[in-house]
Amino acid sequence: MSLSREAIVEQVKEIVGPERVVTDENVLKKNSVDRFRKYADIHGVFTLPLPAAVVKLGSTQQVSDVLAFMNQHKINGVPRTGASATEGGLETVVKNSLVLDGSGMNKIIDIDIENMQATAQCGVPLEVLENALRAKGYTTGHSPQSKPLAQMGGLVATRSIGQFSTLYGAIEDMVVGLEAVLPNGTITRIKNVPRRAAGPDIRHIIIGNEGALCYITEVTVKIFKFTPENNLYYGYILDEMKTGFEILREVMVEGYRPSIARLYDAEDGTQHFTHFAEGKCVMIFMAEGNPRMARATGEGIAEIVARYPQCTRVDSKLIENWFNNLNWGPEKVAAERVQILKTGNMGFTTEVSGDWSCINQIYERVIHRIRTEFPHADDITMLGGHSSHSYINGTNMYFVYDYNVVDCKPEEEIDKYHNPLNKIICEETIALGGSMVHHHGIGKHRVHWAKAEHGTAWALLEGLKKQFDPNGIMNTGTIYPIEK
Ligand SMILES: Cc1cc2nc3c(=O)[nH]c(=O)nc-3n(C[C@H](O)[C@H](O)[C@H](O)COP(=O)(O)OP(=O)(O)OC[C@H]3O[C@@H](n4cnc5c(N)ncnc54)[C@H](O)[C@@H]3O)c2cc1C
Repeated sequence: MSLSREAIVEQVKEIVGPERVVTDENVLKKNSVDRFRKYADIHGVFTLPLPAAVVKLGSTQQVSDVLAFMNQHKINGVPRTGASATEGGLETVVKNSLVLDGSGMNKIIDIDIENMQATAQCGVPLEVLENALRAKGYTTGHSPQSKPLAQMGGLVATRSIGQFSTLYGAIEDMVVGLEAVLPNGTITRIKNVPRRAAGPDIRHIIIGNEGALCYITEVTVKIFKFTPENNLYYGYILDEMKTGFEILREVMVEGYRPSIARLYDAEDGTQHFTHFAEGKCVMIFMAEGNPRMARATGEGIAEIVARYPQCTRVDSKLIENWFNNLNWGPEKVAAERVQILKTGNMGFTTEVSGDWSCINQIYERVIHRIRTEFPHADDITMLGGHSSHSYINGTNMYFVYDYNVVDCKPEEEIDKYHNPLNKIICEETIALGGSMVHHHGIGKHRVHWAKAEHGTAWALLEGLKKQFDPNGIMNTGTIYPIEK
């Protein structure tokens, strides 16, 4: 028989100590959602089952003890660190869930300069690790816009990517080794080695699991030299996304590795670069690192763009200034809440990827379908997007949309606006051969297309869930759809 809510709380208090178990209703409400439901949250409306408690975890052993207890009694758990999730991964959709908060596990364990790697517990905010490294002249190379909010466990769990990815790679290229706890309480450690061929790369079972397979407790990432004095900035305006995609492709195919390579369409470009975009698309690059390589990268890019007379260069200073104000900390989140309450105007994003032969079509078809098919298109105040992470074989597209919330209750907003917009983007991207999710994770709202996304490879993902979480206690409804 399943345990009552009261019994769950009492028993978890015995395991970790009462001071680590929070049952305050306001805290539970906040812990039942993430930024996917930010509109309802801002209006104080919480419609999902509230968790039984938030458990403030203090050590790997506590994670193990709590998970073993939950597994024995089939209690659902939602892992959480920085709480900057945007896709519903933190939503507590199962009654009497426990939120497993690892933000208190926040020690930097080691900065190992000789082997160019740093080890941190899951609750270390990326910005804290980054600042500790910069003080010694090094960097993680990882710089998502949420750097001040996101923590190491969540960053690995979501397969996050930073703004300098074209040079340093995404989190999966940075993780050397990990420690994690399996749902039955087993502590597992993947050792730190530069490379090995000892079977499949088991790091990838953990990286990107979104709390649906295991709990990440410790992470070792690569580090790099930090040389901001060598940064070179390039900015251009141009008429068409198609030309921009061609240039991005050429830069990648020629082997250049700028840290930033971005292409904004006219709508998105105008909102970011009002002072010079002139209603056109905007393309920006940053070259960094060793001065010789930075210079060669910058010169190579400038030479490629010069082959396209439709591109006009803008002052580099404009790009540098914009870039230095890009990250989101708690103050921007708070300002956004005030703004949404005041205006009723919401902003959301959906990020996808595709190879070079389909990405422009994905972009055009999505925009066209939203404009012509979405029944509330008149409420949209901005619709556009940008490519911000390029690879030799393709790039991503980050759709951005703002809308006025009209004639609906706060809890109806996602079904009236966000979900139908997501649907068009996911359907169209998958139909054209791309991936419906480039870096935010599947969460609980893109889960409807998870099987279509993976096709016959779904059997592999399904096998992992059966093997590691046979009782289905880990973040139910995330990555894996709830079977009716
Ligand atoms: C303003 C803003 C900008 C953003 N910019 C970027 C960006 O540039 N690039 C990018 O990739 N993302 C970005 N994001 C999304 C978000 O910051 C990332 O997904 C980030 O990796 C989440 O980290 P977190 O610590 O906040 O995790 P959380 O929000 O706490 O959790 C995220 C997911 O991971 C799971 N999880 C958390 N901790 C663990 C753990 N220890 N073990 C197992 N599972 C766990 C959770 O269950 C959840 O499913 C942005 C978000 C915001 C709000």
